[in-house]
Amino acid sequence: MLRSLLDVVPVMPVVVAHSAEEGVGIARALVAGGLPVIELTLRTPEALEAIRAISAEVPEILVGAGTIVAPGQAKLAADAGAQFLVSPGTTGHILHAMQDTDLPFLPGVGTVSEVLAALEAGCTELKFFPAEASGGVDFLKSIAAPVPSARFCPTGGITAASAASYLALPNVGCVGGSWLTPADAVASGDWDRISSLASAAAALR
Ligand SMILES: O=C[C@H](O)COP(=O)(O)O
Ligand SMILES: CC(=O)C(=O)O
Repeated sequence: MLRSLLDVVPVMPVVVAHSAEEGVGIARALVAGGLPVIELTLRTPEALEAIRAISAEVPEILVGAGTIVAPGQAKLAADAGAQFLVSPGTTGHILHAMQDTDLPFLPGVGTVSEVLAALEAGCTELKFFPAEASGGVDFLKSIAAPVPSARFCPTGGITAASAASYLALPNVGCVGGSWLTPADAVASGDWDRISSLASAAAALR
């Protein structure tokens, strides 16, 4: 079991894959760049297949499932080989379904009340989404003193340029982002470009 999902890498790559092959190519490029973690979003019909292929063919990466937006997806992702789960928001049913898998997970929150509800449920490591649209660095600074037990992976609108300002906050473990896997680089199989974006991100902390 992982000690903490927030302390593995400074930047959690949030990835959309349109095939198992694409997922495997991206995973290998991220590992080559020094980021051995991938949050494969369940945004495409091929996502579970991609998770299955990555867990079989790229064992050196920690593969998780993102975009858990319905309770049933938690078990499907676990069965496909996901090693952690991430949701953009949290309902009681989604939280229980993620807990039932026994996998580590980051429930999504966007407000102070949602943070408090997650803490009440025993979760101290949270995805803050959509980070920029929900107050960004200022929100996280404001919540640090009144709610010190919550730690975050802010995601949503974060860029290579803004990541460092989030990573400097005491209640941020890592940030999430899709900027490491630009759609045109993925479509053309430009794995070197993805590796060099990953390598710059890995050096952020
Ligand atoms: O968690 C997933 C987000 O949609 C990624 O956000 P981003 O594309 O703004 O980095
Ligand atoms: C937030 C999320 O899970 C997604 O962008 O797919």
